[in-house]
Parts: sequence; structure tokens; C-alpha cells
Amino acid sequence: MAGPVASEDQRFCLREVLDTFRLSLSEKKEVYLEHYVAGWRGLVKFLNSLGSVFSFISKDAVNKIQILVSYLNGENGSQYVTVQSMVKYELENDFVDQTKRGSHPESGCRTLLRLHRALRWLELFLERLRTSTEDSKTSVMCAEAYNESLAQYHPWVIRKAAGMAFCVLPGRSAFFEVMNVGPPEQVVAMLGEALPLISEVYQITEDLYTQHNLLNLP
Ligand SMILES: CCCCCCCC/C=C\CCCCCCCC(=O)N[C@@H](COP(=O)(O)O)[C@H](O)/C=C/CCCCCCCCCCCCC
Repeated sequence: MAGPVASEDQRFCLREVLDTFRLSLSEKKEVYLEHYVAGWRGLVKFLNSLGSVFSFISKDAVNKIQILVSYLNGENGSQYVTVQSMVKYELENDFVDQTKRGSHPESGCRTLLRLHRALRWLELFLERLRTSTEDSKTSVMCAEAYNESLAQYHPWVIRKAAGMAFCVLPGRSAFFEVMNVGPPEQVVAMLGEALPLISEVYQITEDLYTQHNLLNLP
């Protein structure tokens, strides 16, 4: 019998996202690309459940996920197992446009950099959510996190559109419900578990990109 709710496959679950980010870290503290993009896929499910106002954001995220998945599934997929191996492979083979977009406009390195910057937004936003109170506004927390991170990389028109989308975010309690974890105390506890993982993945990538001077790829 067809039901009115989204299929299990489409339903967001914070636990699943947390697990994928946990799986993305290897013992050697490398980042597995497969699980990194799976984490983003899970987050996009969340965004999709918030309505069509956010589809211009989720489309961009999906596009970047698909670019990375196509490398992972391509003939050189073994070079894309970790973010570290991807950076090494693409740099050694001159597959990265370093100063302006040219013959490699969709390299793995520049594509991942866009998601990496968004991961910083996520980290800042989730930390605000974790420490928020009942009367805190998700729109304000989201905008503050955005202004401190991603906004500096976006032109005026995107900043404006993002700002308008933030205004229609559900309030804190409805937002917590979509997270599909349980009562607010459990959401807060799970955010406390998720944040160190997300921060670690972010920092490992940030250090790698700094080391190879990749933080400003066009
Ligand atoms: C744990 C549950 C709570 C949080 C759930 C958050 C769910 C968020 C899911 C996805 C986030 C979207 C990631 C967006 C990646 C944006 C990458 C980017 O910067 N792209 C721009 C540059 O790309 P190139 O042109 O250089 O290829 C591109 O121009 C961007 C276009 C779309 C607008 C991006 C706005 C980003 C706002 C991020 C906040 C999302 C708000 C979600 C509200 C919960």
C-alpha cells in the first residue's frame, strides 16, 4: 500500500549521517571519498525535506556529489579512494586548474573544495543548534554560520538567495523533528557526538589543502 510519507530511503536520519562521517575516517586519518560523499547525500535528503525553496542549494550539492562519484566509479577510481590519494593523483597528473578555470574545470580537488567549505558552514551551524535554547531561531543560527564561512566565496546574488531561503526555515522544534532522532535532549546529545567527527574530517581536509596550496582553487 502506498503511504503518504517519504520512503525510508528518502527519509533523513542524523544517525546515518553521523555513521557515514565516522566511516569516512581511516585509521591513518585519511578521508574515504565514498563515505564523505555518502555523508553529503544524507544531508541533501534533509535539505530536500525542507521544501522546494532549497532546491537551488541541493541541486548544486548533488551536482558536486555526482562529479566526485563519477571519478570514484570511473576507470581511475582506485586513485580516488581517499581525498589524500585524489589530491596526489590529480596534482601529479596536472589535472587541477590552479589559478583560473581552464582545461580541468571540474577536477576532484576543486569540486571537493566547494563541499569542504560547506562543511565548515555545517560545523558552525550544528554547534549553534547544539547550544541553542527553545527560543533560538534556526534562520538566525543558519545565517550567522553562513556569514562566517561560505558567504565570503559567494557572489551577491547567491548570498541574497541563500538569505531569503534561510528565512523560511522551520522553527527549532520542527527542525529537530525532521532530524528524526527523538526528543530535543537526544538531538542535542547526538549533535555532541557528530560535531567532533565533522570537525576532524574538516580539519584533516583543511590541513591537506593548506599543505598543497589548494584552498583558493577557481
Ligand atoms: C544535521 C541536520 C541539520 C543540518 C542539515 C543541513 C543540510 C544541508 C545540506 C546541504 C548543504 C548544501 C551544501 C551546499 C554546497 C554549496 C557549494 C557551493 O558553495 N557552491 C557554489 C560555488 O560553486 P561553483 O560555482 O564554484 O561550482 C555555488 O555557486 C552555489 C550555489 C548554491 C547556493 C549555495 C548556498 C549554500 C547555503 C548553505 C546553507 C544551506 C542551508 C540549509 C538549511 C538547513
